[in-house]
Amino acid sequence: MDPKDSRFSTQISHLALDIGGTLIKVVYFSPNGDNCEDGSIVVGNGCSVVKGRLCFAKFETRKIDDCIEFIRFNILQHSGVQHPNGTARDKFSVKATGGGAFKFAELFKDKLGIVFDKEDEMHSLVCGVNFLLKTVPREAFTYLDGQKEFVQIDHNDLYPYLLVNIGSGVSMIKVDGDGKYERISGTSLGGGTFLGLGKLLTKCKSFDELLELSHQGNNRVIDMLVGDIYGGTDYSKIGLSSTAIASSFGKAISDGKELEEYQPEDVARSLLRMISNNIGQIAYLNALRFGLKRIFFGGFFIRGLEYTMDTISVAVHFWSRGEAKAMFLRHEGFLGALGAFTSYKDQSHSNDLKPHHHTMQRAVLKCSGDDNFRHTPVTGNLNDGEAIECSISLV
Ligand SMILES: Nc1ncnc2c1ncn2[C@@H]1O[C@H](COP(=O)(O)OP(=O)(O)O)[C@@H](O)[C@H]1O
Ligand SMILES: CC(C)(COP(=O)(O)O)[C@@H](O)C(=O)NCCC(=O)O
Repeated sequence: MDPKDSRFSTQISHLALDIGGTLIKVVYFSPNGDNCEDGSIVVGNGCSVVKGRLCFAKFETRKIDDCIEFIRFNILQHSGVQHPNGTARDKFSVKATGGGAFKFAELFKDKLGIVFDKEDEMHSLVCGVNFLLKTVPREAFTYLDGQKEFVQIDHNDLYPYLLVNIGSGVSMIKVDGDGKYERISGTSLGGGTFLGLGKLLTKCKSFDELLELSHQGNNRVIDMLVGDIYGGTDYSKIGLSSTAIASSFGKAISDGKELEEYQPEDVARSLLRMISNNIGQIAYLNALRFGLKRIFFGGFFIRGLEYTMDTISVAVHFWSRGEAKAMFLRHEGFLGALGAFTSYKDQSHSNDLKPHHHTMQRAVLKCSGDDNFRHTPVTGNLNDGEAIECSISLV
């Protein structure tokens, strides 16, 4: 994203960052200009409702300066926040989560004069998913055999579930309620592994390029199938069809070929399949440990990609014999940032807050109605620049 894209120049009052190993996710509330002067409507008892949009953006962590410029140019400038000794700076509290909330706290302080209000990463992920499932219609869906189906969320029968967040690494969290969760497992073979190995093996330069390659590839060129080992037949006694992958990248042993002799497309496809399959299987095993039937997958590794979702779904379906269900989330990559954002509401009524500094007060986030997606097509996943219509109650 161009940090100086003026489309985003608007008065921002709430901002949350999730600074991960690979990507920085930004969620901010942009009040509509058509309310009263400060964007808020007073509704009685000193409570005001501010209508606006939740906006999303992401940056590569290695290009953190772009993110800093984005915040400086599009957010601070338009929020009356000055650096370094500006009087309006305390109006602006920035929620931050992910490892980078610790790693880059000084950098943000030095360059922008803003201090992070840190939120725990796992806690934020759980808050983000619960917020989405309870508030945003058509958020969760299944994807199997090319069919996408939105899942109706029953608020009284939401827990327990397993959250699998596929970022650079993978965290698996058993969620039992609001704020009730336990990180039960994880694996270091995640999105970072896919991108890192992909870059080394295919010489591609970006995640999008790697995905594009994988679209065109055929994993069977490199993966050793059950049929390759069993002379073209199934191993039906243990339930393995001849087309099942017996060994990811296994053909490279017997092919006698150098890396350059494989098509990068096929390598990318095998890699994507290997990582997705492995995560699906580990997720299922952890769901089994705790008797969980519902597994929600998030994190930017998924990127709404059909092949990835299909592979994960098939793995969960296959291993659980149809008992467990893999579900995906439209705001997959923004779970932590959204969770940190919703933590504004956890702040207690502070008696010592100065009048009018409403951005520091208790904020209750509501998404308005059933048709609250302004730009997002219901079949697609979230892209930069798309927004959720919502309102914030400040009490
Ligand atoms: N534009 C992108 N650039 C780099 N990686 C991306 C991109 N889009 C998706 N990804 C994938 O998403 C992963 C990061 O997911 P994310 O949930 O943001 O995790 P983290 O918090 O660790 O950065 C990357 O490792 C990569 O596999
Ligand atoms: C350390 C992390 C929580 C950081 O989160 P991320 O930036 O990858 O989203 C994650 O990478 C992780 O859970 N890694 C797996 C470590 C393990 O359980 O083996």
